[in-house]
Amino acid sequence: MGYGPHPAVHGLSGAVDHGDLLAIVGPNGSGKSTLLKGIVGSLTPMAGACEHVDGCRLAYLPQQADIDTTFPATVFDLVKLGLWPTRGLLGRITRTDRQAIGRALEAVGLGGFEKRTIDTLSGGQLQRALFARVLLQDADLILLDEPFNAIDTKTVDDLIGVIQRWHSEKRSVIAVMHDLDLVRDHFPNALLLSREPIAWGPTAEVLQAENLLKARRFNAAWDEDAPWCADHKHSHGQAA
Ligand SMILES: Nc1ncnc2c1ncn2[C@@H]1O[C@H](COP(=O)(O)OP(=O)(O)OP(=O)(O)O)[C@@H](O)[C@H]1O
Repeated sequence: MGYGPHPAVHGLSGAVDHGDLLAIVGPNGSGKSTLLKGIVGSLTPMAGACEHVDGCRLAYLPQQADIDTTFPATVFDLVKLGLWPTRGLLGRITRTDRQAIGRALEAVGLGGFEKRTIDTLSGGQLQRALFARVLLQDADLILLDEPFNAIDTKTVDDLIGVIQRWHSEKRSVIAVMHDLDLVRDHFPNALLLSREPIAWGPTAEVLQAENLLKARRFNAAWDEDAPWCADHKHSHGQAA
């Protein structure tokens, strides 16, 4: 996957198991967001393919920088968007829907915030509201891009709780993460990326010092004009 003629992620082959809780880690610019966009389908692979099992419902939380908070919407409007896969954008909101939105906001600690406009929220409150939207989506596969960027410890703890709930419900969760301690503590599996996969598997094995060093070296040595890599160096599980 890449942009224009430049590959940003290549040589990656593997499958994410149903119910997996997977962290994608790697240096800045190593292709983590690009990979998520490829899985979501907003970026078409330049070669190869990314496939989901039939009927897989997907929810995607992009980096906060991708969200326009100047849009004049309330927290209720923002969270309500989580219903669009089932209701459509113009669908009428029922009383049950309102209750579901209220419950989702309670679950992320934002009970009573329905009427607040999103431009008045702090970064952590906005992230909580976005998690509430994902809760409503009732997705099988949840993709989170740096969900804890610039978020305080209390909010991180609460939102990790939401992720654990999804995991216990056997939903698959893939999150781009920078805090390796959080990954070690809460994610059973990790994929270490540096434009190509360095390691993919149980977190303790993937995050060994040797792999982390390799990822840093790989990324630093990257040449923007390098050609595509012909061989697939790493494969994980069965190709999906
Ligand atoms: N829209 C784009 N057009 C051109 N190049 C892009 C675009 N988006 C990303 N890139 C390039 O693709 C490479 C991978 O970027 P990506 O955002 O996937 O990295 P990342 O691992 O998520 O980084 P970070 O940790 O900094 O968020 C980088 O070299 C980046 O400059």
